[in-house]
Amino acid sequence: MEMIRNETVAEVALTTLSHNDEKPVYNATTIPITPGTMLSTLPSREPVDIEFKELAYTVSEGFRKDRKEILHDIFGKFPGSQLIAIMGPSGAGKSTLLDVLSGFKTTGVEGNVLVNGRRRDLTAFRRMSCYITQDDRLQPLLTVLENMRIAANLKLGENVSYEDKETRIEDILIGLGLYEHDRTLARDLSGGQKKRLSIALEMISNPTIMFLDEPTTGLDSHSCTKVVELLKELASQGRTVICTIHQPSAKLFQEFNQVYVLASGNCVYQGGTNNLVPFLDSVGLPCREYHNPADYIIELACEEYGKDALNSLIKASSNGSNTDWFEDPTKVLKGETLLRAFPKPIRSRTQTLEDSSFGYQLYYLLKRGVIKTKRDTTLTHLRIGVNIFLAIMLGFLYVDAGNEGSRVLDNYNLLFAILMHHSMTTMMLTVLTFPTEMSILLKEHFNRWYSLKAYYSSVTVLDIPISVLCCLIFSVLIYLLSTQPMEWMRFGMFFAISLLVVFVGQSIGLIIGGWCNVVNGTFLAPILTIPMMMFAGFGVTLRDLPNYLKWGSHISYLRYGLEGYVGAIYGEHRSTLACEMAPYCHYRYPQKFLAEITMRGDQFWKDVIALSVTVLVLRVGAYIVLKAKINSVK
Ligand SMILES: Nc1ncnc2c1ncn2[C@@H]1O[C@H](COP(=O)(O)OP(=O)(O)OP(=O)(O)O)[C@@H](O)[C@H]1O
Repeated sequence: MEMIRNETVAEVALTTLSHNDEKPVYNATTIPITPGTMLSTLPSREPVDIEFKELAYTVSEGFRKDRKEILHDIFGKFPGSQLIAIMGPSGAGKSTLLDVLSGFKTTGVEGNVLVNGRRRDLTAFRRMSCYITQDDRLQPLLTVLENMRIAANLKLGENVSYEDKETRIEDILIGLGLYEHDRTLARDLSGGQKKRLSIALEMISNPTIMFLDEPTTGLDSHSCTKVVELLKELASQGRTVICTIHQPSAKLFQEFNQVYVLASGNCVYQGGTNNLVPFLDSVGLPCREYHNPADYIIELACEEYGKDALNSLIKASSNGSNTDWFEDPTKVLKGETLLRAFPKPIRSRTQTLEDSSFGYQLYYLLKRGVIKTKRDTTLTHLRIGVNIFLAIMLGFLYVDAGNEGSRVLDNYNLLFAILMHHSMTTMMLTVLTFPTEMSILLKEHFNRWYSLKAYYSSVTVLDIPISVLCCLIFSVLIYLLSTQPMEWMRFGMFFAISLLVVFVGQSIGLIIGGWCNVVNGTFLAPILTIPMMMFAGFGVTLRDLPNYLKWGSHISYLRYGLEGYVGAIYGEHRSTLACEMAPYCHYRYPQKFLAEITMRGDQFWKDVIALSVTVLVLRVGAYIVLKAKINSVK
């Protein structure tokens, strides 16, 4: 491996970084750095020992249904500096155990998780650990280096200098074999490279404990070996690396120090990988020569050799409390020894999980957002293109409709079509794209990159320029092509209503996209718009709405939008319309038309206020939904 730094640089970086590393409450000590060591700028960690006792996890299977127990009072011990595999057949509870141990899931958990012999303090634990999900939730439109820089700024905060961040990034990229690909967009990386980038992003904060959900899934055997070798190296530097894994090959299996095998939420083996065969011999279930022991234990866990064989494994491992089969059982520290060996961690002064301030987080989230917006062909380029295309199409269809007395009804239809376009285009775009963002948000927020407040503020701010631009292009084109009244004031009113409706549509999209998946969201968004259309006063006038449905018109943002448009085009004492295309113009006098559709035409400010309040309420609602979503996965 190419090493381009010398000891001095590494030590300088170390001094500054160890200052930042005061935050994790478990003391991080440093070891001498020798040039040539992988990730030499990362201060080494004191190994952390994780133990769990009588760990049970239950979920509710829905309204009025019983609770289902997924983990059944299991025990286990994961010593520091070890690469540990959690194995088991599909549905055995591997991911669940990983989620519970990492603190990703906290509801429905019973039992104790101990860190160096002490009960786990979840806030402190999250500061020293990271969780790498099975699907690589990366920012696809950012290059490897951009991804790393944003992560470094968000995770290390303002107290670490630019030079130190760059040194750390370079060191990690070299160590993980990504240095040559630093200018490649994350979406163009191979599966193995994406996995390494996911690991690299979390390595920036130098976690002591790493949880990885199936890091080898979807990779070829060469990439699998590379990733596992990398994890082993990270473990050998003092980290506790715990990952779930499906059936590893015999060669890959040997790379792990320790293995924890689950079967239907029970532990069937815990110990060194080399001790698995002797363990199976001791239970009277010997593994045949040339048979991969990793395959054999999974077969046993799947009950391929009968229920009795499985029960005897659970009994022999005492559901995980038997530590006799560890690589060196004499080195397994008991609770009291651990308590004495590791002094009580210093309590952190702050309760926030993130290492950078709100302003700093917002700045870098905006920076990332700007890069994404510039490169995004759907959210930006396509959105602008659709607005131009639709404006031209509608403009030619309704040419002269704004000025001509005989086409007042056509123009009214056009105004409603514009309203639906502004509302639905932004809403559907958000519904379709936000679920992907949501999965990245869940990962990054859990790994302490930023607070939800900073994220939400960035989403809100970032959408304003592009919404204004699209709305302005559309409004100018349609206004001119359909020959609406050439008065700045009327155009300003028309544009203001359009923009507010765009913001309403986007806010509804955020609520639906934040809570639902793409399929449910695509179904729900148009369905929820139908009542709004019913109450808009378009098909049935507001006067003709039955009394028991009148309330609907007060909550319909489309009603305020339509009323605002009609006010802008036909209200404010508009003069008599031209009548050149027909011998008789029924609506030559705008007042007559307003009376017929039961709109006064002087309600513009009321409509603006109603739409602004709607945007505000929906924005607060979207924030609450995102917060609830984050809490619901716990
Ligand atoms: N919210 C839930 N409601 C009901 N059952 C659940 C829920 N979450 C998990 N389960 C069940 O818990 C069991 C363990 O799930 P888990 O995802 O942990 O398995 P796994 O061993 O990781 O499987 P795989 O290797 O296929 O990913 C499965 O039977 C699953 O159906």
